[in-house]
Formats: sequence, structure tokens, C-alpha cells
Amino acid sequence: MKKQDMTFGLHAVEAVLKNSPERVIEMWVLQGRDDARLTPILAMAAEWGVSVQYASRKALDEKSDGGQHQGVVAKVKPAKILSDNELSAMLEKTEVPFLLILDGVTDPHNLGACLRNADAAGVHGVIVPKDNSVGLTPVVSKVACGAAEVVPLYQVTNLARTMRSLQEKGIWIIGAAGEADCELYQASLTGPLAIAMGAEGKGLRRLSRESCDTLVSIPMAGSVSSLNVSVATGVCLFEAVRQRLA
Ligand SMILES: C[S@@+](CC[C@H](N)C(=O)[O-])C[C@H]1O[C@@H](n2cnc3c(N)ncnc32)[C@H](O)[C@@H]1O
Repeated sequence: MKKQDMTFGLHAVEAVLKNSPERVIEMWVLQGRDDARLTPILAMAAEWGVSVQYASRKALDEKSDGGQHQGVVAKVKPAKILSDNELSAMLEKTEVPFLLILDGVTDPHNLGACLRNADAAGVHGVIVPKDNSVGLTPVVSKVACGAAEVVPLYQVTNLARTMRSLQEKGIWIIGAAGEADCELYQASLTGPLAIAMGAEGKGLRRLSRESCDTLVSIPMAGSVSSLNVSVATGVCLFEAVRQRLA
């Protein structure tokens, strides 16, 4: 079976059991591990009739491909990745959309951290282009600490076209770019909003950048020129949260 079908780590396995138990096929727990943190996970597994086997650390290391499994690994059906149509359906029933666009993030640690930020900030969905982006891999799931199971991820075929259609629906698109003259803290981030972040190396692609209504920068006080994309995502999302709650 593909490694993509393994989820590991306490938060990730707990989240999949809580939010989509039907995806869990079977589970392995570290031999001799019997502690309070595991109790609710085993209880949920029992409730959903998931078979749990005890396994050695070596076996778990292999099943998780050397990932930080914390003594628990689950074989799962792949998470549902949503498409353009499902994005339109979600937007129709969302009064004031708050979205995150990731333009070609390829590092699973970054996507996982962005999903975790997105969940914490209460975004309604994360939009990524179908090509040149990392999918929902086990590492994404582990780093997201459960957020990969609950934050809707929309993979769209043509990001620039999707951005145009968001604008037609009255959603303002703010792009984060280090060289922008307008600082994040000067921008208005209330109302229907999508925040677009660029990829690790290249930043926002030209078409995506041109599809934004405004570009904003996070002021950098030191000598480095940019932040890691997941850190920048957190900064932008939580400035929006601050303004939206004020
Ligand atoms: C590692 S940066 C990419 C750096 C790339 N060399 C560039 O020119 O954009 C990844 C993404 O994080 C966001 N980002 C990082 N630092 C930022 C800053 N100071 N202001 C605004 N966005 C930033 C941007 O969306 C950027 O595309």
C-alpha cells in the first residue's frame, strides 16, 4: 500500500477518528504504551470497531516511514480533497467568507503548519492549485496536528481563474509579498476576504500576483528578507482575525 495511506501521531490519529472515523481501516499502537493520552483514542477506535494491534517501535517506524508517530499509526482511506464545484457550493452558503490561498506550497511541513494556522484562525477553506502543490501526505497530517482532518482543502485546476471568480463573488483578495509598499497593518482585512500566500522559493506567481486586489508586506526589522511561508501565513491570518473581531 502507499505510504500516503498512513496517518500517525496522537493529534492526527485522534482527529481522523473524531472527524471521519469511516476513513480509519486499522491501527497500531506501541507495545507497552498504556497512558492517559491514548485512552480516548483507543475508546474511539473501539466505538467505531477499528481493529487495534500492538506493534514494536521498529514496526511503527517503518509504517510511518520514520515519522514522529508518538506510538500510534493508523491506516486510513485518503482524505477527501475538494474541487472547484465544492468550493462554489461552500461559498454559496457562507455569509462572510474568510479564505486562504496557497500558491504552490510544496513542502509538507509548510502545508501542515498552514492548515494548523488556518484552523486556528477559523478560515472556511484553503485553496491550492492542483499542480505544483503538495497534497495531503502523512507528514502534512502529522504537522497539522488534526487540522488536515477538519479544514476543507480545495484543489483547483486554474488558480487565476478561481481568484477571478472569487472577486466576482465580492471577495477581496490580499496577496502577501515582501516587496509590497502597503504594510499588512495598514490594510483593511474585514468583510469577505481571501489571503494569498506565495510558494517557498518563488513567492506568488505573476498571474496570481496580478489577480490580487492589493499586495501587502509584513514589515521586517532585521536582516533576513522574508519569513517562512507558514509563519507569514500565521501573521497575516491573525491580523485579519484581530480586525474581524474588533
Ligand atoms: C519564503 S517566502 C518567498 C520568498 C520569495 N523569494 C519571494 O520573493 O516572495 C514565501 C511566501 O511567504 C510570504 N511572505 C514571507 N515573508 C513575507 C513578508 N515579509 N511580507 C509578506 N509576505 C511574506 C509571501 O507570500 C511569500 O511568497
